[in-house]
Amino acid sequence: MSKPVKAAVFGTGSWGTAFGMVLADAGCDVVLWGRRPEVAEAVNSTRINPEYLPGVELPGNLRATADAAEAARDADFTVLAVPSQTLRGNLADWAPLLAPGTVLVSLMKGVELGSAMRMSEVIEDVVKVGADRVAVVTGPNLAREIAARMPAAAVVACTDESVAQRLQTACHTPYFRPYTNTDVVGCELGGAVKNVIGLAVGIADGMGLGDNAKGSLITRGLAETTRLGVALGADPLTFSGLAGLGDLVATCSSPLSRNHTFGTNLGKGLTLEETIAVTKQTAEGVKSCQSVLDLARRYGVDMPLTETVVAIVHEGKPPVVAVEELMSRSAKPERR
Ligand SMILES: NC(=O)c1ccc[n+]([C@@H]2O[C@H](COP(=O)([O-])OP(=O)(O)OC[C@H]3O[C@@H](n4cnc5c(N)ncnc54)[C@H](O)[C@@H]3O)[C@@H](O)[C@H]2O)c1
Ligand SMILES: O=P(O)(O)OC[C@H](O)CO
Repeated sequence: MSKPVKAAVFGTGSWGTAFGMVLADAGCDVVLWGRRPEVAEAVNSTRINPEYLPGVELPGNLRATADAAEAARDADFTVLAVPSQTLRGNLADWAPLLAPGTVLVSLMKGVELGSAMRMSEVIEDVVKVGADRVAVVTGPNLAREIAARMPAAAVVACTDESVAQRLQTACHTPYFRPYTNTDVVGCELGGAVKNVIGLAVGIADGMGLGDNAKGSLITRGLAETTRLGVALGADPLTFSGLAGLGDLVATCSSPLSRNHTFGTNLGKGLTLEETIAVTKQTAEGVKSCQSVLDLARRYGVDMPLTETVVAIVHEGKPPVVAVEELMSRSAKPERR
């Protein structure tokens, strides 16, 4: 009998823990790494991650540790699930510990501030590996629904399709259906920009602007995501797939989305400080809206919704003024 696939998951937050559960349910031996020993201890002794997934019983072939070397040892897949803005620093510590030949898998949906690099680019830069050793998991995957084993599809992307296929097999369960894709650029941008549009839709929902506004924001948000993607060499069809439209619809419809909820609180009139204070988990769009806009400016791409989110979140523009300005932009054809 062949040995079970071994996966190390770095990050015991909501998605790291839930995706660890998916891998374990698919038959992998899973070790979760968390920076706080008490979280690892709680997972091992109670089979529950009380802070991030209370009430979810984790499978017996998943254990946790606060020792990064122990987690990384012999891992076929090294899965990264920390906030996008801390990845570079975290990975610098972990790089010397990684198993030779391991495939690095990004679960993150952000763009690095300053460098405007996608997460797979940060991984290649820090670990000094080629694109064929880096994969991305993305799509409409709200962690709490996956943890409840509710059905969802996802995308596993790698420039090397055979690597994507190995990962697909390693995480395919009766409730989690991964599709492969070789358009890593498009898949990552879909995930990062949907968080920004999720903020915009949340703001509109908080202001009570209705479902026409929501449909309009989702569609125009997808249009600007696609424009950016095409400028960066992505396949435009990726954005009508799970990593684009699929994730955008889930995020913009769900109260489980941290980005959508963050925006809703701002739209209801909470200040940025008050909204940050009530947000317990990572809402990537809050920082990535700035790096996505930087990327758009570098490539000369017009992203009015992203620009508006940056103005509301980081420059204190009142949402009412932002709506007036968006609606009075010069008239243009839908496609150009
Ligand atoms: N939660 C979801 O539904 C979901 C689904 C798909 C993708 N994602 C993406 O996955 C990534 C992780 O999100 P999450 O939901 O697990 O976030 P989370 O806030 O639930 O957990 C983040 C984890 O990172 C740890 N962490 C925070 N700062 C750290 C640091 N400086 N060094 C090391 N660890 C640190 C936290 O302790 C926690 O364990 C994000 O990019 C997010 O966009 C989340
Ligand atoms: O909670 P959010 O807003 O980070 O969204 C979670 C996932 O990305 C949805 O696919």
